Amino acid sequence: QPKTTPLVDDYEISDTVLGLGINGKVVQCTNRRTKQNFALKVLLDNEKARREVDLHWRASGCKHIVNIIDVYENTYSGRKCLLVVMECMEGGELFQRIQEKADSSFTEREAAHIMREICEAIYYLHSRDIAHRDLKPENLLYTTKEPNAILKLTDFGFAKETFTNDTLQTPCYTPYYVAPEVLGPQKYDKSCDIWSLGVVMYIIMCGFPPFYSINGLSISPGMKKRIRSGQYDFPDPEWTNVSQAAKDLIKGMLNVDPSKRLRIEDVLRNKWIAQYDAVPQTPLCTGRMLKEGEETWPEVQEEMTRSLATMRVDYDQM
Ligand SMILES: O=C(Nc1cc(-c2cc3c([nH]2)[C@]2(CCCNC2)CNC3=O)ccn1)c1cccc(C(F)(F)F)c1
Repeated sequence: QPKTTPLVDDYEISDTVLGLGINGKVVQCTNRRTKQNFALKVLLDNEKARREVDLHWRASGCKHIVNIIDVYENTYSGRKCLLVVMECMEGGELFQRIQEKADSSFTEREAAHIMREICEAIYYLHSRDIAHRDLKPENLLYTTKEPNAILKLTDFGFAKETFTNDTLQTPCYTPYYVAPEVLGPQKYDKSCDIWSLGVVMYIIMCGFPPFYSINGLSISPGMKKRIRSGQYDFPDPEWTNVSQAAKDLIKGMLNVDPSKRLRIEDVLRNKWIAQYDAVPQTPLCTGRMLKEGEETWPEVQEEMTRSLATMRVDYDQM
């Protein structure tokens, strides 16, 4: 039900570019009547864009997912576009905010609260059979710069529905001769999101990623092998004081076998997440490590983007 009236009648588009998404550019815009700022994502109208907008609309009711305010279908220089008006997240990205705390100590309890917020978003999606499939640091934004800001997930450019046609899945209905692939795509897409949750939690706890290419090449052959074989550890001194509960939760989310990986219900039931306000207030070195690794952060982001792209392809073929 996108609007077909010109967006520019209702909003003034500023030339402030907020970022580039998978399917389109994000700029700031202002409502002409209320003078309120919003974010505008410009998508070329095609099947991919329609899916992104449809799934993002359905997710938009969640407190921890960037809300869609309006969608317009306009034509610019003969090209049909989908224009997505979203609430403007003015607090910037998750890891910029943690890095800005480099001086005052960022504690394990604050890390658990952040993980709880991200898990709420993923639970909202998975319980509606939607997999995000692009959960990574730059898609986690804060509403404001205030202390009580809310963390939200954005960019549904790779999101997809994870149909599990239960009727065929339940043994009593599955005729013994049906091939596994006939049972519809596995729900491994959801386990992409759980792996991402594990990587994001690992970085929140120490300020560097669990997997990285040694020789500075992004996704070196060795790195891919390390990811597939689950080769990572919790090196001292950064991890010395981190609770065993946090380490066990990360292990459960980074399990190399997607069918053995925790599901989002398991993560939300985990004590470290469920009772995050009882987690010890151990100071973490995340802010300082993010600051020290600032200039290599773009490579960390690129490596996560590549790992996700590989995983999406691998899991689609399962
Ligand atoms: O990005 C800002 N507001 C914002 C941004 C988005 C947004 C949507 C998407 C993205 N941002 C990205 C940008 C590139 C990185 N991935 C995410 C690509 N895909 C999207 O779908 C949504 C809502 N409000 C912003 C606004 C004002 C100030 C500030 C800052 F705090 F930085 F000053 C940021």
